[in-house]
Amino acid sequence: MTRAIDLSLYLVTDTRLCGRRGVPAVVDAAVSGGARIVQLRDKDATDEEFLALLVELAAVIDGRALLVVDDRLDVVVEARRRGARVDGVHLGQSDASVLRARELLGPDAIVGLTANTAAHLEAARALPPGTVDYLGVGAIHPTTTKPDHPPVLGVEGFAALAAVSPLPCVAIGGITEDDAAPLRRAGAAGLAVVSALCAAADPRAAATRLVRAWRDAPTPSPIAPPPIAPSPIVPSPITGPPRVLSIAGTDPSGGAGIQADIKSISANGGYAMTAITALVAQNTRGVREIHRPPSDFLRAQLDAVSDDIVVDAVKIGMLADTGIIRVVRSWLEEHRPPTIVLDPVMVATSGDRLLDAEAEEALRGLLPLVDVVTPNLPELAMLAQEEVAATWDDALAQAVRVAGRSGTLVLVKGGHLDGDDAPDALVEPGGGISLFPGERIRTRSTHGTGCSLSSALATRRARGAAWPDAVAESRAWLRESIIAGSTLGVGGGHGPVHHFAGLWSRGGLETRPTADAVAADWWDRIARVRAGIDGLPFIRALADGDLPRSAFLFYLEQDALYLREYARTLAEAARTAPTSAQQAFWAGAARDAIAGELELHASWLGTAAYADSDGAGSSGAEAFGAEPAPATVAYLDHLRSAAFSGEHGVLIAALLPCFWLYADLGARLHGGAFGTRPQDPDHPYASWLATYADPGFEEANRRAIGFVAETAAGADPRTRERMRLAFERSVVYERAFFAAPMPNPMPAPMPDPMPAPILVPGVTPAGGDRRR
Ligand SMILES: Nc1ncnc2c1ncn2[C@@H]1O[C@H](COP(=O)(O)OP(=O)(O)OP(=O)(O)O)[C@@H](O)[C@H]1O
Ligand SMILES: Cc1ncc(CO)c(N)n1
Ligand SMILES: [Mg+2]
Repeated sequence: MTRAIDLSLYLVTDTRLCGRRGVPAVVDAAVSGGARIVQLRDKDATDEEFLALLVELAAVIDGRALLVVDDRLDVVVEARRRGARVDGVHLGQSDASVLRARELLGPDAIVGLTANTAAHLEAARALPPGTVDYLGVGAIHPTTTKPDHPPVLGVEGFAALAAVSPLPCVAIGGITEDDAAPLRRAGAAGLAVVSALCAAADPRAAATRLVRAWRDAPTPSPIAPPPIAPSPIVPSPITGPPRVLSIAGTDPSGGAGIQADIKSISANGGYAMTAITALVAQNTRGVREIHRPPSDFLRAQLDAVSDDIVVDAVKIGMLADTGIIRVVRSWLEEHRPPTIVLDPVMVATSGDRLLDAEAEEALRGLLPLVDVVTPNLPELAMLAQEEVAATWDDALAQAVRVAGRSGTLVLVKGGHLDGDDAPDALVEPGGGISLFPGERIRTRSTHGTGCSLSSALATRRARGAAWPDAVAESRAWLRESIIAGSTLGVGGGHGPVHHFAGLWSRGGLETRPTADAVAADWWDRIARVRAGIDGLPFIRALADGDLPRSAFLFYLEQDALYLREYARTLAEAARTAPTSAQQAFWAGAARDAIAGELELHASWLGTAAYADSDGAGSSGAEAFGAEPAPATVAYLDHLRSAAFSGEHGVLIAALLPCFWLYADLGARLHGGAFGTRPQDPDHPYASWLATYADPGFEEANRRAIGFVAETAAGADPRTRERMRLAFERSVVYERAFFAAPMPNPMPAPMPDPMPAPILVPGVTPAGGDRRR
């Protein structure tokens, strides 16, 4: 069994240096600032004085840090007998035997041992496993707090010992912030300090600086020799999950603001806490109202948290106004949490303002206080006091200026860019840039992405990751959450991301979307293609009634050719249908396609084109010898390959657009949505248009959508994805089919055989024609 003891910042008390403030006050402040383990050391106190001080310290620390005692094993036993929480003992080479300490205190206690030489290490190695938890190794520098300190090792001497140590080594002896990086690189499990905290004017701030220096330091290089014996404890930068505080506004619909932060922090391995700056009445469609409680009340919330709990990281979101920014600023200055991420929220995804224009200046003033700021492009422009960057390169240059001026890392977010990429970049004050490229995910589930990213980042960082790693980890998690967002079926606007997508799928908790959600999602995703169809010259002219007869006949010939094969694939869908009801439906549709539609075409093709030439108007589809056009061939090939896939779901998904797009278009054409009156008896194509507006066809469409959406909803995610792609590909072929009779002067490129999986952020569904 391994036990994680957080040795990162180890305070050893010195009663004289603490002075009149008293040891408990200094310990309290240092622990609030991030000290994780405290050793009470006082060589001069009597046992009674020592015991009283120990009991008081245990109460002051109250479980926020570990507490061990230098040397006096009996006092530990006595304090524990009196109910004080004392975690263990630290013994020197000449103190009571560590074996005896382990025996007296039990397997869960912490037993530390001083070891300053290779011989000490050898002796430690000879102990039974589990006797000692860590070694205190020094002196790093000469120090006055221990007059009889051992020879000075320096960082190099320490590194040499740590490399062969069987146990985690805490470095001690005159250590300051500047030693954090070299010692961490040298393999230290933590920094043990005396005067750097006990003699500090502000022990809390000093502790925060030490923690920050430790966390910012690179971890030892992987080529360092591995420990010779497996260590009984895992040194980790912190024990337990980081305690992450979000200071932000609310979103009752649960996808952004505080609510997103809680989910995001939890999903990324942190303990989430919140202080609310504003209550926002909003949902996935927009912001309705903002209520700002008095800023004193924000202060009260912040104090309630920090008076009781060590705050390992802070994420700051919506700040609403100058009064709120002022409160946050003074609280940050007093507490200096070791990790601070600022999401400079100005506007919601919906476009609504969340920050007073006058407060922008105050927000810029926070930059030097935080570690990272995470602007999107408009927010970056506000921070830079420049125009919004037009290109990604301009944005990077702007970020370099902001980072340079403020001394803060800038994570620029490319979520608002046009095009197929959604890159982010981490820009350092010195101008260094880490790029995080990423393909844009085609989805409308982007409500709260910024909130979620910044919370994840604060949490990942507080768990010990270097900043670029924390960004990469947060983005990987966010992308998975964005992709799964549409399965939640939340809201009709920009839906939330699925913060627990990974967790649920690993835990078998994944829920299936409802059939309605699938249908709504698929319909949304084809919005751009639908708008394209509406704008085609063929559709426009058809609506207006001035479609050249030749174009209409071309279309009907192709449609006749198409329908014959479409009927065959419908029959295949009937053959593979899982229920009799579905079998009957698809078989009926196959019959209708052949009988009903071809009859209509026969009459058109017969009376118009062929009646003039050979007078054989009634012979119908058999009579014409049209060749399939490329768009027809491509569409039919797709349907046949869907039929051959052997997956019923994929086949019916491919068949659906021919129902859905026609029913939608038919109803709108017939209803005059294109500004014409096709019911007008003079409209040349009135009877043809009426077919697709037929209530029977609308009912068939409804049932087809229902069967496909239910099949997709019940399928596993991969099958559902294949179904969606088959559906979308058919939609693209529908457009090509409608485009073929009247090619644009600029010929439209043939559709990609496999349209790239989606991606039209910000596309609004055409009109009010959403089906569900
Ligand atoms: N469609 C998308 N595909 C992939 N990643 C995206 C997409 N939209 C946003 N992101 C990512 O989400 C994160 C947030 O970026 P965005 O630019 O949307 O921030 P924001 O505007 O602050 O968000 P919010 O509207 O929630 O405040 C970034 O990592 C960005 O790359
Ligand atoms: C409270 C809040 N913060 C941030 C955002 C950004 O999306 C939002 N919509 N609401
Ligand atoms: Mg944002």
